[in-house]
Amino acid sequence: MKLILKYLLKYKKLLVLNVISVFGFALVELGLPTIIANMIDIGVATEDKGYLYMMWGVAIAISIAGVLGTILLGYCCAKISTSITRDIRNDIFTKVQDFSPSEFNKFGISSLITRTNNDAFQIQLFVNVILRTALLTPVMIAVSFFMTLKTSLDLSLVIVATLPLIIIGVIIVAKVSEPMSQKQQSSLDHLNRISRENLTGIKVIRAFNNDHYEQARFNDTNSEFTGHTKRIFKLMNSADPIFFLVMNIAILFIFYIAATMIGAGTLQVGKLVAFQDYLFHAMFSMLLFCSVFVMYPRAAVSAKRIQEVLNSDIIIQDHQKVTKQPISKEHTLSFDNVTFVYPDGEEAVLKDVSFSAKQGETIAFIGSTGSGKSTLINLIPRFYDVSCGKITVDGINIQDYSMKELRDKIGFIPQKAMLFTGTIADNIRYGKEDATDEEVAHAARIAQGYDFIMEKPLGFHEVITESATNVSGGQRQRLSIARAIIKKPQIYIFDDSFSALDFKTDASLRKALKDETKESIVLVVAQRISTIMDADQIIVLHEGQVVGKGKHHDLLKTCPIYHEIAASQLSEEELAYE
Ligand SMILES: Nc1ncnc2c1ncn2[C@@H]1O[C@H](COP(=O)(O)OP(=O)(O)OP(=O)(O)O)[C@@H](O)[C@H]1O
Repeated sequence: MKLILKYLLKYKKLLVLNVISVFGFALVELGLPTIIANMIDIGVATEDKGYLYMMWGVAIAISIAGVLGTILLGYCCAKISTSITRDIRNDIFTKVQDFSPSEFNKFGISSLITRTNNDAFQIQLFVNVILRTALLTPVMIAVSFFMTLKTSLDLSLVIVATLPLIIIGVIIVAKVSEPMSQKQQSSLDHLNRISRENLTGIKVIRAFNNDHYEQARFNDTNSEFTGHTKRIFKLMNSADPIFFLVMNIAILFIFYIAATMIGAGTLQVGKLVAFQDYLFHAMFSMLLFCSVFVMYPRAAVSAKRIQEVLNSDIIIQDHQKVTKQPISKEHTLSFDNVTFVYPDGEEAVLKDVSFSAKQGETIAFIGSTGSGKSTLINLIPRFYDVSCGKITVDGINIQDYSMKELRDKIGFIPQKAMLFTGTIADNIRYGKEDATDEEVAHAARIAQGYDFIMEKPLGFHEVITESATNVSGGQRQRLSIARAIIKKPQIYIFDDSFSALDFKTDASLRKALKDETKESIVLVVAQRISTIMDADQIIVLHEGQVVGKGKHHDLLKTCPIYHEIAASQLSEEELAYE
């Protein structure tokens, strides 16, 4: 509720308007029965036509005011509830932007999507209902009960007797529905996860002929979700008729007592008509009020799930936002005794890693799979923070830069090339928003992408489809390399980014990059010896430790692991020649 209140208070003016329209609406709805009662008991009884016409005019004016109030109420409810949902979505999105991979792992991508869309929508429905009814119904209930008491104390006692039954019913429904809603939302997360895996992994599923297995998995989860939803609907749908039953029994009692009272001459017909109207408003408002309480547990579960995201601690933070003057004039990068344990891991994945690089140098990392190469380079843009030791850029600890400053210095080309929907030019410009067409073309040329781009019917204006299915793996890699080149970063990080390129393109790309990256530090993770043999320094990793450091020729002689890798890729002659 705190979350909803926090967002509601952002729209104070609309809330005031909402309250005014609620009170206006209540006044109109409850004023009419009194006017009609007076018309019957005074106007009709005394046959006073003038009085009747006057009251008729008042009744019409009040009804028009009621319509205007209802329209205004609808406008305020719609505007506030949709604005709140927009704000919640924006805030979740902004928060998630700062998440490190650990936080993404904690929630899961599918759950984050469900929380942003479905949970926010549940809040929208609830806010719409509370604005419409939670304010209106207590007013209607209070005033109509007051009016019924005023009209007939005896008849009102029947209503008072039914109240505890309704309140107990609402509490039971709320208690039972909360865990149900929790399960429903978790199973929706699960359903989204499976849909996502199915849609993104469709080729693998088909290649392994696992369509039936996936279909069964989806059906099971879908049935589980439907089951939870059905149970909630059943509960909600059976609550209303039971409430109606209780109320109808109360009304029968009221009419029974009223008939006796009219017979005894202690109640006028006009008063009974007004009482009946007030009773209808009181009972109907009571029902609406109950529906707010019945909806509340669902909204509370959604609000809690949203709050979890918004309150989640961000592990990687800007420690210092003040720009420090770099200590060295020449660009440098150094790892000093860096040890790293993943937040959810137990053992160190990197152990006491030290090396340094300076402007113009190319540093390559090689080692068996799982030796920690990607982990090492992921520490530089601070996707994770080191557990021990420090990393410095230009002599300054990377944790002392603002995140923006640090990441502005880096051109990161990930292992799995990621392109966004938009044109090829848009994707390259992702590295430099205001890049000219010449700069885009230059970056594409260096990345060896120009020719294949020009072969596309629309060239640089060719639209990349979702998941970049209209470009090959190697083309995707070249576009993501161009995106980094256009940025002219101080540090290039190639995480196995040449793996999908053929040997010729790989060689041409490295040659073109040499000139382009003269002023930068280039870090290359690679599996191929041919990609890294010209590097100024090759760092050999094994189980998170640096087991060799030097140039290709030296490592062949001094580092058995490097020799083993080289021997598996180069011919006897090549090795002997080296
Ligand atoms: N998010 C994570 N949480 C926990 N452990 C992880 C995580 N990511 C990687 N690891 C573990 O860290 C170790 C190093 O992984 P890393 O991806 O850095 O290796 P790599 O040398 O780049 O491997 P490859 O050449 O196969 O890409 C592996 O044992 C891996 O299982």
